[in-house]
Amino acid sequence: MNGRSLLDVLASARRTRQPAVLADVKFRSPRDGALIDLDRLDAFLDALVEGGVEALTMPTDPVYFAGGVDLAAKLRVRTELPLMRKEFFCTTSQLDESVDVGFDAVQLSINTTPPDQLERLREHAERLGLEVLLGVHTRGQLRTALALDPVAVAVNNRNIVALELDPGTVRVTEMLAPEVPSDVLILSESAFFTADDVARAAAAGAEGVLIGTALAKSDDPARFVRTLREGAWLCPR
Ligand SMILES: O=C(O)c1ccccc1NCC(=O)[C@H](O)[C@H](O)COP(=O)(O)O
Repeated sequence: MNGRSLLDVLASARRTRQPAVLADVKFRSPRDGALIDLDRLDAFLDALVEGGVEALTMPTDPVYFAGGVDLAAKLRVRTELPLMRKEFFCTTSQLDESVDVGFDAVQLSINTTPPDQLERLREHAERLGLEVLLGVHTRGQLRTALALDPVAVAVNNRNIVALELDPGTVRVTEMLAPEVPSDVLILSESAFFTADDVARAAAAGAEGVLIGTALAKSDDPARFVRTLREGAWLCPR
C-alpha cells in the first residue's frame, strides 16, 4: 500500500465541507485541440501542486486526447498525488498496465465500458488494489451504476460518447446529485470555468470537482486553483 487514495480525498472533503479540486492533465481535447505542450508539463504539474490540487487524472487515449501511459509515468514520478486513469477500458490487461504505471484509481464509464465486461473489469481492478469510480452522464447510467453499489460515482457534465464536443454544464451534476444516496461519494467532472461553477457543484453535494481545459488554458494555474476554491461550500446530501 502506498497510502495514496482518491477516495480518501473525496471522503475528507465531505468531512471538511470544502470540495476537493482535482486536475485532469489532458494534452489535447477533441473540442479545443492542443492543450498542454510536453515542454511545459513539469512546470504545469508544479503549479498544480503549488495551487493545492488534491489529485490528478489523465485520459491516456492517444487518438483523441494525445495521452499515453508513457506520459502518465511522467506524472507519477513528478508528484505523489493520487492519480486516476481515464480510458476506454475494455480489457483486464489495460488494468494490469494501470497498476504497472502507478495509477491509484480508474474510471469505468458506464457508457463506454462494454456492458458485459463492466462487473468483470471492476472486480479485476479492485483485486489489483485500484480504486474504481463509475462514470455516468445520464439518469439511466446513474441507475446502472448505483445497482453496482459503488463507493463513488463520477458525474461527467459532458458526454464522453460525443467525445466531449458538447459544451457541458454543471446542471448535469445538479440534476443527478439528488438521486445519489448519501453514502456514495460524487466527483463532478468537466466544463468548470469559474468559482461559481465549483460552488454550484459543491452546493449540489459533489465532494470533488475535476477540471482540465480551463486549467490547461490558464496563464497562472496555481492562482486559478486557489480562486476556484473561494466561496465553495459542500452541502450535505
Ligand atoms: O470520462 C471518461 O470516461 C474518459 C475516457 C477516456 C478519455 C477521456 C475521458 N474523459 C475526459 C474527461 O473526463 C475530461 O477530460 C475531464 O472531465 C476534464 O474536462 P474539462 O475540464 O471540460 O476539460
